[in-house]
Amino acid sequence: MDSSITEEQDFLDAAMARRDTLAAHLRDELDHDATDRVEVARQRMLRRQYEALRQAGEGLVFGRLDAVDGTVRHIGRIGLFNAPAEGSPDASLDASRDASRDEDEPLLVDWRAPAARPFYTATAIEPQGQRRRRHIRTTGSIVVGVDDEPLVGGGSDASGGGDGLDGLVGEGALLAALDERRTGQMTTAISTLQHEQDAIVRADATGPLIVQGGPGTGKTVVALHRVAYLLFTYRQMAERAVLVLGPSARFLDYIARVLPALGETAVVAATCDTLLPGVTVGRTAGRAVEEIKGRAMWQGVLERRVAALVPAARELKMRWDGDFYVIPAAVVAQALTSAVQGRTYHRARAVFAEQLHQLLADTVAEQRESLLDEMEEGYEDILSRFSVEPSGAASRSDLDGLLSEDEIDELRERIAGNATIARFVESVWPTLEPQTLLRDLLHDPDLLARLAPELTPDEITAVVAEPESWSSGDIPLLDALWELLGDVEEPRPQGEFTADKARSQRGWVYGHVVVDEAQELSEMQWRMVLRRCPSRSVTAVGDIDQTEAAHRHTTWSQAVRAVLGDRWTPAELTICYRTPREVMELTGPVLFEAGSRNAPPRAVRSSGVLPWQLAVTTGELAGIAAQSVQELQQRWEGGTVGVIAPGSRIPGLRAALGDVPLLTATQSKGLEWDATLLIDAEAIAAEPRGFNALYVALTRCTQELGRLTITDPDQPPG
Ligand SMILES: Nc1ncnc2c1ncn2[C@@H]1O[C@H](COP(=O)(O)OP(=O)(O)OP(=O)(O)O)[C@@H](O)[C@H]1O
Repeated sequence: MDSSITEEQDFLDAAMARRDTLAAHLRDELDHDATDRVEVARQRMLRRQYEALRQAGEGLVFGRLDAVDGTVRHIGRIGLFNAPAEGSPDASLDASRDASRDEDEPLLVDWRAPAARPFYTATAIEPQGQRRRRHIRTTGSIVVGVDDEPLVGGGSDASGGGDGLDGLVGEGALLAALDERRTGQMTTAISTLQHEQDAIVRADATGPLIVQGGPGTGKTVVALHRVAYLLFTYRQMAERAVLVLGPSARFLDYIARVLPALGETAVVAATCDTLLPGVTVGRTAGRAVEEIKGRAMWQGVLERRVAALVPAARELKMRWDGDFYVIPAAVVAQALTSAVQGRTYHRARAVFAEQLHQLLADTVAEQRESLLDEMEEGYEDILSRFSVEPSGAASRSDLDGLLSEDEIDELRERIAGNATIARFVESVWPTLEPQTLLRDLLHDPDLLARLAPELTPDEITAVVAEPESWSSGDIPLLDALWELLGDVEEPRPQGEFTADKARSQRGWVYGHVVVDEAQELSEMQWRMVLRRCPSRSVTAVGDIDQTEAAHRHTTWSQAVRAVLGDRWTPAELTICYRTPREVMELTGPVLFEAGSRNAPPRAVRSSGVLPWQLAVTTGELAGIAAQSVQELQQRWEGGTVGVIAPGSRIPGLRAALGDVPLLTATQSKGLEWDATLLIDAEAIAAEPRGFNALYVALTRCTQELGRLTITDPDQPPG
């Protein structure tokens, strides 16, 4: 056996043994019941570490850096120390974060640690003090191969990529990974992340970062590895969790295993449609209405709507203990003004209610005082008629009718707890339900015309004509209303883990938000994203040329101007890892037709299989599609085949294709298969933004693309 394989096998055995010892130790610790909050917090941390160890079985060690000064560092999925510091198991993990400590060199450096960085970025031109990079290929606990790249002394494949692509890192390992059969689930790429990807993974997270990249350039890979990097580097982020927004439930399912495999659990995955607990999207609206509802101007419309619902100042007559008390309009006006100051509708209402309780208590006390004054005057009058001096014993205070401050406080509390008073406050300033409020607004043409002068009469008619159930475009409007109204009561997060709490609470503020396929977001959806991360620690990845959504943005500046202005940082990915060169060659004209003046990304590899095309009649389509899929499945045995077709043809194909994924171009966003069968590309291109959709459809395969064109497109689909 190759001596370097033997050497790495020995190392892997030692790392596995260390991992097992630590995992056993942590399991023992976790068996103890936590008795106080400190212990609960510690147990939570240990559980996280245990999970990370448990998940790190596959690919525990994948790389090695040999420095010019003779230092050898192994790079792995997690960091491990040689021995627990002072018997503390938790000091053994994450140790790689300060791997530069001389006295305690880690056994294994976590891929996210600064010490691991040259593994992703060192080149023969900039070796960063490294002599050699080694990729270690493993299957389970067995080392099956190593790929060495000398970084000094020439001969490196790190500086000269395959087929004219410069700057590839670990080309052999990369190409092997890219050529693997697809399973329908995305996997991690920690051992083969490329230089431009690594730069984005580790970029500063203090403001919005928008990553443009063509199909297959690893945007999703980068976004997910960035989450793992940020959670590792900024531990406090885990306390607030990270939100990952994807385009569809199918996509979230496709990426579901990546973050757990990287040991990260403080993550909530959602689509814009599922962000509001308890609200579901029940239908698909037309493009025109979706475009209207996505416009940033709705924020102002909703703000005006809510502001108009704050009651006007008027005199209030309240009944307490059988008597009526009057709060003058001017006093009510003052209370309203101070309540509203920068508060949400319901918060302002709560403050106003408190003020009203106090005002009533004070008025009751005052009236009582003036009653006593009157009684006292009457009493003095009687005494004077009898020529008797009022004695100290008969003074007003001795009548004991005045309320002390404590008694006024107690009275206020009784008023605050009184159901009749609560009903009175509700009649003056009602609590509101966002869903009812939005429905009423969207179905009232006069109100819309008044509050949304930006809309044309035709646009108002289109909005009003929509059914009552919610579509995607309604969710950000509801979210905005929810924010403006605020909660009636303080929400209580549900669940033990941060991610569960975050998921259950609409107003949860995340430590970071990642948006995939961000080009699809409307301006109102962007607002919904930023509401969840006011610090604007956001990473958005997308391809403006794949945009299919109803909005009309064709550049990132246009897409985010209304919500981010120019306060965002652009980044770019330029190399296509998924789609082979033979297929990418078809995409240039499609991209041009889509209105883009960008070139498609450069494919990193060729599959050696030319795309093919077959012309069929509508009558033949289902049968030939089924046969083609079967052939592709045989050719790419152990892998996956997907079929993309226009929506109108899907019902007719479903029965013939059985369990094979059969999707529209939009539904296929972000997904990939070894082979794709693309049906009726012309019909896809004929839809609004159809060439963008076709661009998506063409770029889903990692190996082979087959196309069925229809010779009699006027025939109704079978
Ligand atoms: N550095 C890498 N190492 C190994 N595989 C990679 C790497 N970068 C990307 N890939 C693979 O390339 C394919 C495309 O990656 P990904 O889905 O992240 O691209 P994308 O830019 O999001 O594509 P699209 O916009 O078309 O959905 C995936 O199979 C992914 O695993």
